[in-house]
Amino acid sequence: MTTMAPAVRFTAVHKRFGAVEAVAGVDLEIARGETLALLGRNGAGKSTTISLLLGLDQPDGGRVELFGADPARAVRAGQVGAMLQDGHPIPRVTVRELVAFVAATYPHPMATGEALALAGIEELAARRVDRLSGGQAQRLRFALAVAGNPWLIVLDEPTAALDVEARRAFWHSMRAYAARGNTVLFSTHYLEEADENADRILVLDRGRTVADGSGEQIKRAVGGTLVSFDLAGRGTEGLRSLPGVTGVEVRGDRALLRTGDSDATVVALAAAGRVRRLEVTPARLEDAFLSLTAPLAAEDRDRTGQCTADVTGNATANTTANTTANVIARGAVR
Ligand SMILES: Nc1ncnc2c1ncn2[C@@H]1O[C@H](COP(=O)(O)OP(=O)(O)OP(=O)(O)O)[C@@H](O)[C@H]1O
Repeated sequence: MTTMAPAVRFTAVHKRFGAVEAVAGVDLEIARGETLALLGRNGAGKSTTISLLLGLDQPDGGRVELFGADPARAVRAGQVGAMLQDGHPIPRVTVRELVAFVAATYPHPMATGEALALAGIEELAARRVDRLSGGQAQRLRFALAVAGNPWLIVLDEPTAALDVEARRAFWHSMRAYAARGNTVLFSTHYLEEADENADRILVLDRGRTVADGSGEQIKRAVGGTLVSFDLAGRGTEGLRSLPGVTGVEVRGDRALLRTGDSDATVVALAAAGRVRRLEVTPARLEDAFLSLTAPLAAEDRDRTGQCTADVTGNATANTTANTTANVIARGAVR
């Protein structure tokens, strides 16, 4: 039944461009009222996922539904608003005129003043759209995305090229819109923004979901804590097999252990007499993200021989399936 359907449902969705599998079997459900961040490196498949979601592109396999129906139907019904990377507002009209014009194309639009207020650009209403700064133009795009009073807005890298102040203002507007019970999907490269502004983060890597959960869950799943101590001239032998440890790195004379069970790791280190200047710190989301999407380190590639070449000619390793299995096994995937 349409009224009970989730805002977004992807079922085994595939999209290929020649040799590139841009979206490689994505399953995804976004509940109504949820704010989801789509996080990934360049080329991870974020924009393709958004195009499929909006019905701008058709999947080669699988099914995409918005509010239980075909995306084109949801878009026609004004249930979806979008802010895409390459939107250029037409020049010579004022901000108010453009928002009013776009709103009038929807069946149940917002009042123009309300859209301007939500985007925080009421004082710019009489300004010509080609006289706006980058940050102001981005907020106008936001006003246009919400002008039709949609249930879902989709924002493709909305804060790219904005300074800190403009970003803060933008997220304030987005949260005000979400607080009305609406659904938001945004893509970003900015990990801290995903953590701060989304209820849930989906990490994409080479078209696949490698993690799906809250910022906290993702940090926990990839070894939520860093334990560091002075090596004091001793080597790293045996550290990798200590309880909880998922990664070992050496910086100068310090060892950094990524661990999913810091208590057990610290007890084992104490038993081995390796506690000089020992520190325990939570992993940052950035660390979690990198460990989910980073290519294998050179030593691992040499050992496994799994190195392949991607379309840009960079050396990458096919670790995605293993990483996904690890995250699922540790309970971060919903
Ligand atoms: N129209 C197209 N024709 C050919 N290849 C494409 C096309 N669109 C996307 N791709 C390829 O599909 C892959 C995923 O691209 P996509 O734009 O979805 O990634 P993204 O995560 O949005 O990247 P970015 O952060 O750089 O915007 C990339 O390898 C890209 O080169």
